[in-house]
Amino acid sequence: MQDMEGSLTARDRVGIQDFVLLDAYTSETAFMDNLRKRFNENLIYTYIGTLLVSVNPYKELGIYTKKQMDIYMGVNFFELPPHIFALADNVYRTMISETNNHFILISGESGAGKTEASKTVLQFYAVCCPSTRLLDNVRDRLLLSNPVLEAFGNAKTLKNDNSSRFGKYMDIQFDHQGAAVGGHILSYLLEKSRFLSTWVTGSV
Ligand SMILES: Nc1ncnc2c1ncn2[C@@H]1O[C@H](COP(=O)(O)OP(=O)(O)OP(=O)(O)O)[C@@H](O)[C@H]1O
Repeated sequence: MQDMEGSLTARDRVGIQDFVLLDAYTSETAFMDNLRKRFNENLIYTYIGTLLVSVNPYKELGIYTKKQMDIYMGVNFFELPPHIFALADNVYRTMISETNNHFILISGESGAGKTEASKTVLQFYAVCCPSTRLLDNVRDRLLLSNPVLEAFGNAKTLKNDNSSRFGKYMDIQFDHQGAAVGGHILSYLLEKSRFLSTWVTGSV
């Protein structure tokens, strides 16, 4: 009985980890309430089925370590608490077993954490995919191109100190063993006007 009460209290405190299980699943208030409860406990990720909702914590939570990657690697999607590593791992394993293309779409308002999320996914693949000297070269190029792109295409705005002023399409090519053998990063919709005014005024 005590255990039951204890777990009910915990659930009440940290909310539920999948919005699909919310009793009032059509209520925006209930949705926001659940999100707020979790955020207050530093739980920034919540699922809606296989969709991942993320809230920017604007602080280091220590949840992107190698140890965390190991925990999520190869584990079924719903077995562990919601995490971007679970999503990255699930996409990777599905791609290998189905031998077809998969994509991760990241969307949200400015400052939501899209760029950081994309870098976290890249870092996960950098650690989890098979590695050889040649493959490490590809991995390093993908990871290290980000600071260069950000140097030319990012600017400080009212919403985000490091706001991408362009859209980014990243593709990673894997071989049949799941090794990352190549990739492209295409930038588009570069907001040249804002970029230039940043140079002049220092912010947009
Ligand atoms: N998961 C996270 N943990 C801690 N801090 C984060 C996280 N995600 C984002 N941030 C912080 O929020 C800032 C803004 O995030 P980011 O640049 O990824 O937003 P964005 O959605 O790409 O914005 P924009 O559309 O303006 O480019 C980052 O510079 C970082 O300081």
